[in-house]
Amino acid sequence: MITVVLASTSPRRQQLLAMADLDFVIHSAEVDETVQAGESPQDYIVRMVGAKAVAACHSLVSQMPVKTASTERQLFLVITSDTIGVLPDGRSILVKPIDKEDAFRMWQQMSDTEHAVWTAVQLTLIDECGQVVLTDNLLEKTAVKFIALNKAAMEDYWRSGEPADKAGGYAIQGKGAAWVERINGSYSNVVGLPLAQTLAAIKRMQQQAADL
Ligand SMILES: Cc1cn([C@H]2C[C@H](O)[C@@H](COP(=O)(O)OP(=O)(O)OP(=O)(O)O)O2)c(=O)[nH]c1=O
Repeated sequence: MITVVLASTSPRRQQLLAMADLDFVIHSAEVDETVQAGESPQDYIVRMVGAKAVAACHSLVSQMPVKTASTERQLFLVITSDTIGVLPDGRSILVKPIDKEDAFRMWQQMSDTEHAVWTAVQLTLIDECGQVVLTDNLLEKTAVKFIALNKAAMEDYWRSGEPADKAGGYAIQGKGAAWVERINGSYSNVVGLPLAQTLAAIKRMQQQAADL
């Protein structure tokens, strides 16, 4: 038996996965999300989904009931994800704003230009002892073009409270949609989980696990 575990505190990821006809449980774990000096955006999010997976798997196994000889084999397919914005220089990473000044600084750089939203997803299949059986990684990019922003619009948006816990300080699924002129790529990837690609990867891993 395989239990799908979404290891995320993000309500957006939970809503996206809930839209698919899939049973899953939520079991998240916190990690240090500091970007290391000289780290590329892609290396950073791949490292993050790996760290989130290690933390979530460890916490999951530590809460498991003691296994008896008669217990059937249990597998857990743990999904971790990390989303960032990247400015046109390809190097500058946009995470969640730490305060209003930080959000305004990001938005000024995003105004009337195209940034990229990158999401990394890791699928980690573990057994009830925490042994890793299989892993798979996805890396998805969506280009997002913003309209020209003025100070009044930024003030209004900051006051709405929406930007605070979003990478790049906006939500395409919320009021932030008014700033998005167009996108090129997966919409759900911007919201935090490239849904079609993630569901395909889950199906692949379930088939591989059945063949083990
Ligand atoms: C760009 C963008 C980001 N976001 C959100 C998705 C993510 O929740 C958040 C990026 O932060 P993440 O660090 O990727 O995720 P998280 O801390 O919210 O959740 P967890 O680590 O527990 O999985 O930004 C939107 O909701 N809409 C958007 O348009």
